[in-house]
Amino acid sequence: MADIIDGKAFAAGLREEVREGVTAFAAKAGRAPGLAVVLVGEDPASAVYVRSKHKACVTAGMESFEHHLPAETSEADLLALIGQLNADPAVDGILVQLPLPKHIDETKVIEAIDPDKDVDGFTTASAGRLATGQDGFVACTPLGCLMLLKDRLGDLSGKSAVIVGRSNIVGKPMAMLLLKESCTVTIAHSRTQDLAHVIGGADIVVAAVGRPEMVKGAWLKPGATVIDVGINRVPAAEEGKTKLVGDVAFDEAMEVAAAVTPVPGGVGPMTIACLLHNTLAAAKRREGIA
Ligand SMILES: NC(=O)C1=CN([C@@H]2O[C@H](COP(=O)(O)OP(=O)(O)OC[C@H]3O[C@@H](n4cnc5c(N)ncnc54)[C@H](OP(=O)(O)O)[C@@H]3O)[C@@H](O)[C@H]2O)C=CC1
Ligand SMILES: Nc1nc(=O)c2c([nH]1)NC[C@@H]1CN(c3ccc(C(=O)N[C@@H](CCC(=O)O)C(=O)O)cc3)C=[N+]21
Repeated sequence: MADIIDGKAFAAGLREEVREGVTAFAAKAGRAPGLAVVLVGEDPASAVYVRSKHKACVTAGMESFEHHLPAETSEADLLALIGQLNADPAVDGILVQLPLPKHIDETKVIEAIDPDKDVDGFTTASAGRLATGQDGFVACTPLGCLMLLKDRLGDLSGKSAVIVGRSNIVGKPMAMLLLKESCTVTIAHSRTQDLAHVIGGADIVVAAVGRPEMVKGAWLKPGATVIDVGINRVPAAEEGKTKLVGDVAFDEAMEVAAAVTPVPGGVGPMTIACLLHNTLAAAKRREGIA
């Protein structure tokens, strides 16, 4: 039986560390770090995430500036708000909750964020810095996955890692991070042939697909470490209820792997803790505090 990697507990520790860092920052800077979260529209899942980000911010002693705009907000108005937040000295980090309504160009909006306030790590500048080994913000979800992997495995050098999924917000930055740690990295996606075989060679599997339980236990190399990024809401056994499952068939994986992250309670809580971590780092950088 594999170990369950307790992302929730690790995230709680990281949040406590950030809280202490916030106290030290406030003593020097005379103000708290500030995170602005922009939500456009009424997507219920997004509203839940934004609420938990707000709560986490306040608990960590940070300022949280919430901007909830109606679904029909124009791209120009959203860009104007980003401009204001870029110029606001009380705002250290800016997060625009994705997805945005269809009439708004997501790329254009993300690119408008000052890279020094890009705590999500989504701008081209941040992605480029990560890819070229320069200092910058790393996207919260892959950063959280890396922390869990290093905590579990220590040195990752020479390990073979397969990432399933190549999105700009999870798969690609995850690949860059693992490459930086000297893993031998393979990125699989919807055109990958014989995914089972590809996964079978991996010491580390990161699943970021968005398909419930698609990675089967039988595909895994015995003793592998499995990080499940997927958040999929599916019907539960009880009539009318739903539950969250990952992209990995958890019970099967537990029979083969050495360690597996659960959903919920794995990567999800790490994403929010890393957002706080990045926001504190942004505030320190802006104030010139080491
Ligand atoms: N825990 C957290 O904090 C977070 C969780 N998530 C979750 O992670 C998952 C992935 O998110 P995201 O990266 O944004 O998703 P995207 O939809 O942007 O990307 C999914 C990727 O999976 C690939 N894919 C789709 N079907 C298959 C298949 N059958 N075999 C192999 N690869 C496949 C796609 O390939 P192709 O490129 O060829 O289309 C694509 O690269 C989702 O469940 C999302 O909810 C996301 C962000 C944060
Ligand atoms: N600009 C932007 N940045 C993001 O980081 C971002 C985004 N947009 N859009 C949506 C995705 C998704 N995401 C999650 C964060 C936390 C959990 C999380 O905490 N999940 C809990 C469960 C929560 C529940 O029960 O619903 C867990 O896995 O234990 C999940 C998913 C951040 N995202």
